[in-house]
Amino acid sequence: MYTVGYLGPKGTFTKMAVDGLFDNVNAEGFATIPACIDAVNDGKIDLGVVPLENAIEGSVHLTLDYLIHQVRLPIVAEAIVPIKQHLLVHPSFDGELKDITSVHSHSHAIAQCHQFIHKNLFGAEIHYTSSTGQAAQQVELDGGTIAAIGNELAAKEYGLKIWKREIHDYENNHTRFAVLQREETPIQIKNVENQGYKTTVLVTLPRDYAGALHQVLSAFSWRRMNLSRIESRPMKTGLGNYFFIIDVEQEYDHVLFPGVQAELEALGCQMNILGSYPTYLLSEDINTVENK
Ligand SMILES: O=C(O)C(=O)Cc1ccccc1
Repeated sequence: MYTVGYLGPKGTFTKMAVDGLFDNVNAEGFATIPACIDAVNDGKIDLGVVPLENAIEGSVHLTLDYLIHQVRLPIVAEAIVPIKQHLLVHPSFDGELKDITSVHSHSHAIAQCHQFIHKNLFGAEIHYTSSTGQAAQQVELDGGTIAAIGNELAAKEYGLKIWKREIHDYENNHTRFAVLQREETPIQIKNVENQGYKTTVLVTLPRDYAGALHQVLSAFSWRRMNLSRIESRPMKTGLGNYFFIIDVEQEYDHVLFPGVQAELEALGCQMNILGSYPTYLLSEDINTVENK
C-alpha cells in the first residue's frame, strides 16, 4: 500500500485530489508543501501530491520554486480537480454575513473569492493560513464570528456549517495537482481514464537578446508540438533572469524532445525535463461528501 503525502491537515483540496486519484492508500498530511516534497525525496513516503496551478489565481509559486531550486523530483501524474469554495462557520454561529469579523483561508482560496469578500465581508479581517483545512480547524477551535473558506470535506471533518456555497468569483474553477515520486515507477491510479499526456520542461536562456524566446518557441512550433502553458519564474540571480516552464501536450519521446533539446543547446539554452505524465480529470462529485 502506498503512503501518499499531501498538504494537510484533513479536509484540504490536496486531500480531495488524493482521494480522487487513489484507492486504499495510507494518506499522510504535511503542514507545508516543502515538507511534503522533502518526505518524498528522503524516501519517507512513496508519493506526494502538491498543488501546481489554479484556474483563477494562477501558479502555486511555492511548489514551482521548490521543485526548480531545491528538490528536482519527477512529476509522474497530474490531477485536474474541480474546485468549489464555500464559506464555513461554527455550528453555533447564527448571525448574518455582516456579523462575520474575520475570514481565514489559504491565500489561493482567498484570491479565488476576492470579489465575494469585497462585496459581502467588507471590513472582515483576512487571516492567511497554510491550507484551507487549517482554516477550518481554526474555526472549529475558536468558534464565534470567524469564518473559513474551504470545501465540503473540511466542513464534515471539522463539524462546521456551510453558511454560503460556491463563493468563488468565476465558474470553471479548477486546480492542477502534481503527483511526485522519487524514482519513476508505474503507479496504480484509481479506475479513472487519463485524458492524455503532458511533458513539462524547464528552459533557461543564456542571456537576454532580441528574439531569444521566439527561437525557443520555434523549436517546438516547427515540430508541431502543442504547448499548453508557458510560465516564467525568477532564477533568483537578479532582476531580468528567468526560468521558462513549458508544458507540452504530449508524452516524452526519443525523437522530438531530444531534437528540441539539441536545437536549444545549440542556441546556448539549457533544457531539463521536469516530468512526462498522464493527466487525470477528476469528477465534480469529488466536492460532495457522502453521509454528512
Ligand atoms: O489549502 C488547500 O486546501 C490546499 O490543498 C492547498 C492549495 C494551495 C494552493 C492552491 C490549491 C490548493
